[in-house]
Amino acid sequence: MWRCSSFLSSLVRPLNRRIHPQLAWNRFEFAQHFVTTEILSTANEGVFSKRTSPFIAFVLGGPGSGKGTQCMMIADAFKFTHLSAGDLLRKEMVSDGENGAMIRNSIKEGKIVPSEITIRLIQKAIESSENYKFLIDGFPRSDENRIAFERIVGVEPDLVLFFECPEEEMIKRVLSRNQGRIDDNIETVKKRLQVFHTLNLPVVNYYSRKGKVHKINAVGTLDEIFEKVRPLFAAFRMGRGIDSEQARGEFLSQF
Ligand SMILES: Nc1ncnc2c1ncn2[C@@H]1O[C@H](COP(=O)(O)OP(=O)(O)OP(=O)(O)O)[C@@H](O)[C@H]1O
Ligand SMILES: O=c1ccn([C@@H]2O[C@H](COP(=O)(O)O)[C@@H](O)[C@H]2O)c(=O)[nH]1
Ligand SMILES: [Mg+2]
Repeated sequence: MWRCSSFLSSLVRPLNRRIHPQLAWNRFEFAQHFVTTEILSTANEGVFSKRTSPFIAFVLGGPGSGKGTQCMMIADAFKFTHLSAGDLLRKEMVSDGENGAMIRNSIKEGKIVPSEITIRLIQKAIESSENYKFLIDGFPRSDENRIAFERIVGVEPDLVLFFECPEEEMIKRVLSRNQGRIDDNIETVKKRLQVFHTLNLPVVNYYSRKGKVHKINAVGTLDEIFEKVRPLFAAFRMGRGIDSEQARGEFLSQF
Protein backbone atom coordinates (compact mmCIF):
# COMPACT_ATOMS: atom_id res chain seq x y z
CA MET A 1 0.00 0.00 0.00
CA TRP A 2 1.02 3.57 -0.52
CA ARG A 3 2.12 5.47 2.49
CA CYS A 4 2.25 9.16 3.20
CA SER A 5 3.89 10.52 6.33
CA SER A 6 2.66 14.09 6.41
CA PHE A 7 0.20 15.04 3.77
CA LEU A 8 -1.13 18.58 3.90
CA SER A 9 1.84 19.82 5.85
CA SER A 10 4.28 18.71 3.18
CA LEU A 11 4.73 21.01 0.26
CA VAL A 12 6.03 18.90 -2.55
CA ARG A 13 7.82 19.94 -5.69
CA PRO A 14 6.44 18.26 -8.81
CA LEU A 15 8.48 15.19 -9.60
CA ASN A 16 11.10 15.84 -12.17
CA ARG A 17 10.22 13.10 -14.60
CA ARG A 18 12.40 12.40 -17.56
CA ILE A 19 9.98 13.02 -20.33
CA HIS A 20 10.82 12.03 -23.85
CA PRO A 21 10.73 15.01 -26.21
CA GLN A 22 8.00 13.42 -28.31
CA LEU A 23 4.39 14.36 -27.84
CA ALA A 24 3.65 13.54 -24.23
CA TRP A 25 0.81 11.27 -25.23
CA ASN A 26 2.76 9.13 -27.63
CA ARG A 27 5.23 8.15 -25.02
CA PHE A 28 5.64 4.47 -25.63
CA GLU A 29 8.54 4.77 -23.28
CA PHE A 30 6.00 5.21 -20.49
CA ALA A 31 7.23 2.23 -18.54
CA GLN A 32 10.77 3.47 -18.75
CA HIS A 33 9.87 6.91 -17.46
CA PHE A 34 7.70 5.19 -14.93
CA VAL A 35 10.69 3.47 -13.35
CA THR A 36 13.11 6.36 -13.69
CA THR A 37 11.18 9.10 -11.93
CA GLU A 38 13.65 10.91 -9.79
CA ILE A 39 13.66 10.94 -6.04
CA LEU A 40 12.67 14.11 -4.26
CA SER A 41 14.80 15.28 -1.41
CA THR A 42 13.75 13.79 1.91
CA ALA A 43 12.88 17.25 3.18
CA ASN A 44 10.19 17.52 0.55
CA GLU A 45 8.81 14.07 1.06
CA GLY A 46 5.15 13.58 0.17
CA VAL A 47 2.97 10.73 -0.98
CA PHE A 48 4.71 10.38 -4.30
CA SER A 49 8.17 11.24 -3.14
CA LYS A 50 9.18 7.75 -4.00
CA ARG A 51 11.53 6.62 -6.71
CA THR A 52 8.58 5.81 -8.89
CA SER A 53 5.15 7.32 -9.31
CA PRO A 54 1.79 6.01 -10.45
CA PHE A 55 0.22 6.36 -13.86
CA ILE A 56 -2.47 8.99 -13.62
CA ALA A 57 -5.12 9.91 -16.17
CA PHE A 58 -7.39 12.85 -15.46
CA VAL A 59 -10.82 12.39 -17.04
CA LEU A 60 -12.62 15.66 -17.67
CA GLY A 61 -15.81 16.85 -19.35
CA GLY A 62 -19.02 18.65 -18.53
CA PRO A 63 -21.80 17.30 -16.32
CA GLY A 64 -23.33 14.24 -17.94
CA SER A 65 -20.72 14.01 -20.68
CA GLY A 66 -20.16 10.36 -19.76
CA LYS A 67 -16.94 10.49 -17.73
CA GLY A 68 -18.07 8.03 -15.10
CA THR A 69 -19.55 5.62 -17.61
CA GLN A 70 -16.43 5.50 -19.77
CA CYS A 71 -14.14 5.31 -16.73
CA MET A 72 -15.91 2.15 -15.64
CA MET A 73 -15.32 0.64 -19.07
CA ILE A 74 -11.65 1.69 -19.15
CA ALA A 75 -11.06 0.45 -15.60
CA ASP A 76 -12.54 -2.88 -16.50
CA ALA A 77 -10.67 -3.31 -19.77
CA PHE A 78 -7.30 -1.97 -18.69
CA LYS A 79 -7.30 -2.71 -14.95
CA PHE A 80 -7.22 0.88 -13.80
CA THR A 81 -8.58 2.00 -10.47
CA HIS A 82 -11.40 4.46 -11.06
CA LEU A 83 -11.53 7.33 -8.59
CA SER A 84 -14.46 9.67 -9.13
CA ALA A 85 -13.87 12.86 -7.16
CA GLY A 86 -17.63 13.45 -7.08
CA ASP A 87 -18.27 9.95 -5.70
CA LEU A 88 -15.59 10.41 -3.03
CA LEU A 89 -17.18 13.71 -2.02
CA ARG A 90 -20.67 12.19 -1.96
CA LYS A 91 -19.40 9.41 0.34
CA GLU A 92 -17.75 11.96 2.59
CA MET A 93 -20.96 14.00 2.57
CA VAL A 94 -22.94 11.17 4.18
CA SER A 95 -20.17 9.96 6.48
CA ASP A 96 -20.98 12.21 9.42
CA GLY A 97 -17.68 14.01 9.05
CA GLU A 98 -17.20 17.66 9.92
CA ASN A 99 -17.38 18.75 6.26
CA GLY A 100 -20.57 16.91 5.36
CA ALA A 101 -22.88 19.92 5.39
CA MET A 102 -20.48 22.11 3.47
CA ILE A 103 -19.95 19.42 0.81
CA ARG A 104 -23.70 18.91 0.47
CA ASN A 105 -24.24 22.61 -0.01
CA SER A 106 -21.43 22.89 -2.57
CA ILE A 107 -22.76 19.96 -4.60
CA LYS A 108 -26.31 21.26 -4.44
CA GLU A 109 -25.12 24.66 -5.67
CA GLY A 110 -22.76 23.18 -8.26
CA LYS A 111 -19.82 24.84 -6.53
CA ILE A 112 -16.31 23.49 -6.18
CA VAL A 113 -15.40 22.01 -2.80
CA PRO A 114 -12.13 23.39 -1.34
CA SER A 115 -9.14 21.70 -2.94
CA GLU A 116 -7.57 20.32 0.20
CA ILE A 117 -10.70 18.30 1.02
CA THR A 118 -10.98 16.71 -2.41
CA ILE A 119 -7.26 16.08 -2.69
CA ARG A 120 -7.17 14.46 0.74
CA LEU A 121 -9.90 12.03 -0.37
CA ILE A 122 -8.17 11.25 -3.67
CA GLN A 123 -4.85 10.80 -1.96
CA LYS A 124 -6.30 8.48 0.66
CA ALA A 125 -7.87 6.37 -2.06
CA ILE A 126 -4.59 6.15 -3.96
CA GLU A 127 -2.66 5.31 -0.82
CA SER A 128 -4.96 2.48 0.09
CA SER A 129 -4.80 0.95 -3.36
CA GLU A 130 -2.45 -1.79 -4.49
CA ASN A 131 -2.85 -0.58 -8.04
CA TYR A 132 -0.53 1.86 -9.78
CA LYS A 133 -2.83 3.02 -12.58
CA PHE A 134 -5.54 5.52 -11.70
CA LEU A 135 -8.34 7.26 -13.57
CA ILE A 136 -9.18 10.43 -11.69
CA ASP A 137 -12.66 11.31 -12.87
CA GLY A 138 -13.99 14.86 -12.58
CA PHE A 139 -10.89 16.42 -11.07
CA PRO A 140 -9.22 18.96 -11.30
CA ARG A 141 -12.24 21.26 -11.59
CA SER A 142 -10.29 24.52 -11.63
CA ASP A 143 -6.77 25.84 -12.04
CA GLU A 144 -6.69 26.22 -8.28
CA ASN A 145 -7.52 22.49 -7.89
CA ARG A 146 -4.85 21.62 -10.43
CA ILE A 147 -2.13 23.70 -8.84
CA ALA A 148 -2.97 22.37 -5.37
CA PHE A 149 -2.84 18.77 -6.61
CA GLU A 150 0.52 19.28 -8.27
CA ARG A 151 1.87 21.01 -5.17
CA ILE A 152 0.50 18.61 -2.56
CA VAL A 153 0.65 15.30 -4.38
CA GLY A 154 3.66 16.19 -6.46
CA VAL A 155 2.72 14.66 -9.81
CA GLU A 156 1.27 15.71 -13.11
CA PRO A 157 -1.11 13.49 -15.08
CA ASP A 158 0.36 11.28 -17.76
CA LEU A 159 -2.70 11.80 -19.90
CA VAL A 160 -5.90 13.87 -19.85
CA LEU A 161 -9.10 12.67 -21.48
CA PHE A 162 -11.65 15.31 -22.33
CA PHE A 163 -15.17 14.24 -23.25
CA GLU A 164 -16.68 16.88 -25.48
CA CYS A 165 -20.47 16.87 -25.54
CA PRO A 166 -23.11 19.41 -26.65
CA GLU A 167 -24.89 21.15 -23.78
CA GLU A 168 -28.37 19.94 -24.72
CA GLU A 169 -27.13 16.35 -24.69
CA MET A 170 -25.44 16.80 -21.30
CA ILE A 171 -28.60 18.30 -19.82
CA LYS A 172 -30.73 15.51 -21.25
CA ARG A 173 -28.45 12.84 -19.80
CA VAL A 174 -28.22 14.42 -16.36
CA LEU A 175 -31.95 14.89 -16.10
CA SER A 176 -32.64 11.30 -17.03
CA ARG A 177 -29.85 9.80 -14.90
CA ASN A 178 -32.23 8.80 -12.13
CA GLN A 179 -29.66 7.99 -9.46
CA GLY A 180 -31.09 10.27 -6.81
CA ARG A 181 -28.27 12.81 -6.99
CA ILE A 182 -29.08 16.13 -5.34
CA ASP A 183 -27.53 18.00 -8.25
CA ASP A 184 -29.46 16.26 -11.01
CA ASN A 185 -32.01 19.02 -11.48
CA ILE A 186 -32.21 21.79 -14.02
CA GLU A 187 -31.29 24.63 -11.61
CA THR A 188 -28.09 22.94 -10.46
CA VAL A 189 -27.19 21.74 -13.93
CA LYS A 190 -27.29 25.30 -15.23
CA LYS A 191 -24.93 26.36 -12.45
CA ARG A 192 -22.64 23.40 -13.11
CA LEU A 193 -22.48 24.27 -16.79
CA GLN A 194 -21.47 27.80 -15.90
CA VAL A 195 -18.73 26.47 -13.61
CA PHE A 196 -17.70 24.09 -16.37
CA HIS A 197 -17.16 26.96 -18.82
CA THR A 198 -15.51 29.39 -16.46
CA LEU A 199 -13.43 27.11 -14.22
CA ASN A 200 -13.17 23.58 -15.67
CA LEU A 201 -12.29 24.48 -19.25
CA PRO A 202 -9.18 26.49 -18.31
CA VAL A 203 -7.77 23.24 -16.87
CA VAL A 204 -8.37 21.48 -20.18
CA ASN A 205 -6.75 24.39 -22.01
CA TYR A 206 -3.75 24.27 -19.69
CA TYR A 207 -3.12 20.58 -20.36
CA SER A 208 -3.83 21.05 -24.08
CA ARG A 209 -0.96 23.49 -24.23
CA LYS A 210 1.19 20.77 -22.66
CA GLY A 211 0.12 18.25 -25.32
CA LYS A 212 -1.56 15.96 -22.80
CA VAL A 213 -5.21 16.26 -23.80
CA HIS A 214 -7.11 13.71 -25.86
CA LYS A 215 -10.42 15.12 -26.92
CA ILE A 216 -13.15 12.55 -27.44
CA ASN A 217 -16.45 13.30 -29.13
CA ALA A 218 -18.83 12.03 -26.44
CA VAL A 219 -21.88 11.67 -28.68
CA GLY A 220 -22.74 8.14 -29.68
CA THR A 221 -23.38 4.84 -28.03
CA LEU A 222 -21.28 3.76 -25.05
CA ASP A 223 -19.44 1.26 -27.22
CA GLU A 224 -18.81 3.74 -30.02
CA ILE A 225 -17.23 6.14 -27.56
CA PHE A 226 -15.24 3.42 -25.88
CA GLU A 227 -13.82 2.40 -29.26
CA LYS A 228 -12.35 5.92 -29.52
CA VAL A 229 -10.90 5.69 -26.03
CA ARG A 230 -9.55 2.17 -26.24
CA PRO A 231 -6.59 2.86 -28.59
CA LEU A 232 -5.22 5.48 -26.21
CA PHE A 233 -4.90 3.00 -23.39
CA ALA A 234 -3.98 0.11 -25.65
CA ALA A 235 -1.02 2.17 -26.85
CA PHE A 236 0.29 2.54 -23.33
CA ARG A 237 -0.22 -1.13 -22.73
CA MET A 238 1.71 -2.07 -25.88
CA GLY A 239 4.52 0.19 -24.83
CA ARG A 240 7.30 -1.12 -22.71
CA GLY A 241 5.26 -3.46 -20.63
CA ILE A 242 3.01 -1.16 -18.62
CA ASP A 243 1.10 -4.26 -17.60
CA SER A 244 3.97 -6.67 -17.34
CA GLU A 245 4.67 -8.41 -14.08
CA GLN A 246 8.12 -6.90 -14.20
CA ALA A 247 6.90 -3.29 -14.49
CA ARG A 248 4.40 -3.86 -11.72
CA GLY A 249 6.96 -5.62 -9.55
CA GLU A 250 9.52 -2.87 -10.02
CA PHE A 251 6.92 -0.31 -9.14
CA LEU A 252 5.58 -2.03 -6.05
CA SER A 253 9.01 -2.96 -4.79
CA GLN A 254 9.61 0.72 -4.07
CA PHE A 255 7.17 0.66 -1.21
N1 LIG B 1 -22.90 7.84 -24.72
C1 LIG B 1 -23.98 7.95 -23.99
N2 LIG B 1 -25.18 8.06 -24.57
C2 LIG B 1 -26.30 8.19 -23.81
N3 LIG B 1 -26.30 8.22 -22.47
C3 LIG B 1 -25.12 8.13 -21.86
C4 LIG B 1 -23.90 8.00 -22.57
N4 LIG B 1 -22.87 7.93 -21.68
C5 LIG B 1 -23.44 8.02 -20.48
N5 LIG B 1 -24.78 8.13 -20.57
C6 LIG B 1 -25.73 8.26 -19.48
O1 LIG B 1 -25.76 9.65 -19.14
C7 LIG B 1 -25.80 9.81 -17.73
C8 LIG B 1 -24.56 10.59 -17.31
O2 LIG B 1 -23.41 9.80 -17.54
P1 LIG B 1 -22.20 9.80 -16.51
O3 LIG B 1 -22.73 9.65 -15.15
O4 LIG B 1 -21.21 8.81 -17.00
O5 LIG B 1 -21.66 11.29 -16.76
P2 LIG B 1 -20.57 12.10 -15.97
O6 LIG B 1 -19.76 12.81 -16.98
O7 LIG B 1 -19.86 11.23 -15.00
O8 LIG B 1 -21.47 13.16 -15.22
P3 LIG B 1 -21.24 13.93 -13.85
O9 LIG B 1 -20.15 14.91 -14.08
O10 LIG B 1 -22.55 14.59 -13.61
O11 LIG B 1 -20.89 12.90 -12.82
C9 LIG B 1 -25.89 8.43 -17.14
O12 LIG B 1 -27.25 8.12 -16.89
C10 LIG B 1 -25.33 7.52 -18.23
O13 LIG B 1 -25.89 6.23 -18.20
O1 LIG C 1 -13.16 17.70 -7.83
C1 LIG C 1 -14.36 17.88 -7.59
C2 LIG C 1 -15.36 17.02 -8.04
C3 LIG C 1 -16.66 17.28 -7.74
N1 LIG C 1 -17.00 18.35 -6.99
C4 LIG C 1 -18.40 18.60 -6.62
O2 LIG C 1 -19.19 17.47 -6.82
C5 LIG C 1 -20.18 17.71 -7.80
C6 LIG C 1 -20.45 16.50 -8.60
O3 LIG C 1 -19.27 16.05 -9.23
P1 LIG C 1 -19.32 14.95 -10.39
O4 LIG C 1 -17.94 14.79 -10.90
O5 LIG C 1 -20.20 15.50 -11.42
O6 LIG C 1 -19.85 13.71 -9.80
C7 LIG C 1 -19.63 18.92 -8.59
O7 LIG C 1 -20.62 19.66 -9.24
C8 LIG C 1 -19.00 19.71 -7.45
O8 LIG C 1 -19.98 20.37 -6.69
C9 LIG C 1 -16.02 19.21 -6.52
O9 LIG C 1 -16.30 20.19 -5.83
N2 LIG C 1 -14.72 18.94 -6.84
MG1 LIG D 1 -19.69 11.29 -12.92
